[in-house]
Amino acid sequence: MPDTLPLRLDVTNLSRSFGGRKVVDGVSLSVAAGQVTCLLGPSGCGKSTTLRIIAGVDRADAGEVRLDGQTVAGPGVHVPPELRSVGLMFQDFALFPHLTVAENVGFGLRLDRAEKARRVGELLEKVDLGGFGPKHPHELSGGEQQRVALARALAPNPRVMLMDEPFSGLDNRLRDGIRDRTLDLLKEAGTAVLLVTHEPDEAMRMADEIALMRGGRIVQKGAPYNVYNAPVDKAAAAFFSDVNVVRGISRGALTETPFGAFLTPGHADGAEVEIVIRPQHLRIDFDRGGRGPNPTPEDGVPARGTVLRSRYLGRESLVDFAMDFEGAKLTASVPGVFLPKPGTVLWLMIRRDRCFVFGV
Ligand SMILES: Nc1ncnc2c1ncn2[C@@H]1O[C@H](COP(=O)(O)OP(=O)(O)OP(=O)(O)O)[C@@H](O)[C@H]1O
Repeated sequence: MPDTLPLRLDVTNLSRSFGGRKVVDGVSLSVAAGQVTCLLGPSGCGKSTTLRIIAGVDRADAGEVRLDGQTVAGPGVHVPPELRSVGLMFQDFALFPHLTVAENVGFGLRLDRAEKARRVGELLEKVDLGGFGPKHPHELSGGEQQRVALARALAPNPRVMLMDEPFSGLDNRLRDGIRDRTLDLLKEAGTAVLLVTHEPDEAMRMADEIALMRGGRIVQKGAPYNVYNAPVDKAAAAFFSDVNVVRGISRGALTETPFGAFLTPGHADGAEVEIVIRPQHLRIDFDRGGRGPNPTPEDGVPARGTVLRSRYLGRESLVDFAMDFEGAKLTASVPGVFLPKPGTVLWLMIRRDRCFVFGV
């Protein structure tokens, strides 16, 4: 994150327990102006509770929340939610049904009539709903309602926007377009955004920084590229895609496997390690009459497998293999259409530069 951008949201060491169970456990994060941080993790890991504490609708047992440098929650401090001037957007964004679109967007604005009408008109144009002002929410599609909610959240020009699964009520076809439009508008306004999601694709698409959460803690923070390509552990790798695992024993910083030797520095002699590889980084080659391929050193040693099942998923094909060694099962994905018949014998190689090694 560039140092020059002012920090809008700064959270240190937040903790919260319910019934003796810590659901938020020492969470720290910060978001600068114009940046999007995605709090990503499985259901129940404490994302929403973190967001609710920052919004001020719940209180932490410990820790501090600062907005634009001002402490709004901390020891002896609790600024009520309505005075925190943060924008909020939740999955059930609940527009007021009896108010028009324009009245919904202008609801919280303390401006004179003409100024309010101008601001509402400008926001509706921005979310591509110019002319929708007199309509009522029930006359709008889900996607249009979502954009009204976005305009309403943006109306007071909040410096920080907190969003909890704001796109999950939309059907897939609409979702990508609305996500991109929302991102453009928030960036344009220089808003600092903390977005909660359980969908890795959404986080990869929206985030400048991903904070991966598990069991109440942030286990990894970084740019999407780094979190995807340098996961801290097997569970972090597996949160983003299916993974294949090959086990071995590290000896002299090397682990021998049916795919050849892997460098495993930092693992004790005799320690069990897991070599973790995403399906798209397994290389498939043909049998060539039983002779197998002739791989580069980066590809390691080829291992033979028999196709169990092939599936076409649109953008890619998934091929499941039963390997000749130890009855292991591995899955490879290939771009486009590749559907070898069950029983076909092929060779697999593991790209050395794309695998992750973890202690067991
Ligand atoms: N008010 C509450 N009282 C008791 N337990 C709660 C309360 N709020 C949340 N919890 C529990 O805390 C844990 C974390 O909940 P939270 O809603 O923060 O998770 P989440 O990561 O946002 O999950 P989801 O994506 O399913 O909303 C859950 O086990 C939940 O049941």
